Amino acid sequence: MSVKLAPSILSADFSDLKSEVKKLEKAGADLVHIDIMDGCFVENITIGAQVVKALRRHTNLFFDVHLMVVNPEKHIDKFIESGADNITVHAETTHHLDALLNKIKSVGKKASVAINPATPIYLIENVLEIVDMVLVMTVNPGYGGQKFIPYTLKKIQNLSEIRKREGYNFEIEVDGGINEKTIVECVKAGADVIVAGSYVFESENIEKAINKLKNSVRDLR
Ligand SMILES: O=C(CO)[C@@H](O)[C@H](O)COP(=O)(O)O
Ligand SMILES: [Fe+2]
Repeated sequence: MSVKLAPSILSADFSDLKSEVKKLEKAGADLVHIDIMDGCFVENITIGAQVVKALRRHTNLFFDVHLMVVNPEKHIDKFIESGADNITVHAETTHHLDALLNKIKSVGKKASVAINPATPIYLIENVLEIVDMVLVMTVNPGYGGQKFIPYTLKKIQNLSEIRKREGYNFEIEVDGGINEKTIVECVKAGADVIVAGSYVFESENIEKAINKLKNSVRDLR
């Protein structure tokens, strides 16, 4: 299976998200990555479920919603109703990871777990058999345009080995500091879904940027 590219709208023009999402659809994005930040788990504040719901009316693109909020159980119903296709919750934000993931799955959505760079894999070991995706943060969450943290590659490799050994089906997603060099290292380590924000939206041409990233890993799969 080829690598999937998920541009993050964190680096898009927030005054015109509708057009930005439509541009991504035309440019061949596989998913659109939507960062939800609460100013508490991370410093930044972005958008809520209402904006996701409003965007849903304008595209059929797969909505990959990355929740960076404390107590995600308080907000989960709203995000389920928003039209998200996948909902990712951070292991660091809830005491009830299993219950939350199962709730998301029970309504037919994809359910995924994210871990910060310094969070060890063993913390999510028990949910690996139920998740659709594991999001390995390759920067500290909160902002776009940060530098890739190299030690996270080892975590991607370890997850990939566990997946093979145990016969699990989850995809491995990476998020933060992706460019045409770091994408190669991540895919070689085992990543399947690549989030890229500033690389895509700060380029002169979104379509060319997406193709450049995809082409740089084409022969690796
Ligand atoms: O979740 C986050 C940041 O917390 C990301 O999804 C960013 O949007 C990635 O941005 P770049 O590092 O690709 O610019
Ligand atoms: Fe993200």
